[in-house]
Amino acid sequence: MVGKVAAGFVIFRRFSTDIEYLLLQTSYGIHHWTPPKGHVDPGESEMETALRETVEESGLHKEDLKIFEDCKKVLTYQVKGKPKTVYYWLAELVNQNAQVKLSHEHQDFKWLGLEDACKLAEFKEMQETFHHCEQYINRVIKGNT
Ligand SMILES: Nc1ncnc2c1ncn2[C@@H]1O[C@H](COP(=O)(O)OP(=O)(O)OP(=O)(O)OP(=O)(O)OC[C@H]2O[C@@H](n3cnc4c(N)ncnc43)[C@H](O)[C@@H]2O)[C@@H](O)[C@H]1O
Repeated sequence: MVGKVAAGFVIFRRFSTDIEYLLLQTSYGIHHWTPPKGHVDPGESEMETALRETVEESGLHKEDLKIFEDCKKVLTYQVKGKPKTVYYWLAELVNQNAQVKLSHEHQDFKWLGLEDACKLAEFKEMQETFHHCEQYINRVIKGNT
């Protein structure tokens, strides 16, 4: 893999019949919004990174989530002229009592429906990822419940 690699989770919660996605706003740079994710450390698998970064950035633990490993998206984009690859898996917040706790890397968070999440996420590949997840939720998860 060339360039930087990062990994994280597109986390959603069910709010009545609605689906809401978690977005975090960075406290640095252009203050952009993304799901929890971060750089893969040496020797780590992408899944290990996704779990570690999610704990660090959102305070949500593996036990709070149900991970859908077969709903995975790989994003590629350029950062300062260098390629970056980001792996996202879909995960549902299943512990209704879990609270989001931000680290110093983020200054705000929001739970948003698909349309508003896409507006805040702003980047085309991230928007496509939310749509991919929404389709999976409607087809596979809601289809089974
Ligand atoms: N400008 C800055 N000033 C100070 N400290 C900084 C900094 N940037 C990073 N850091 C430091 O780096 C650490 C981050 O480490 P990690 O937490 O490990 O890594 P990351 O989530 O991948 O961080 P980053 O914000 O850099 O990545 P993203 O791809 O979203 O974003 C990277 C760029 O790609 C753009 N981008 C994000 N998603 C995109 C997409 N889907 N398509 C195209 N561009 C996208 C973003 O706008 C952004 O410009 C922080 O602790 C912070 O201290």
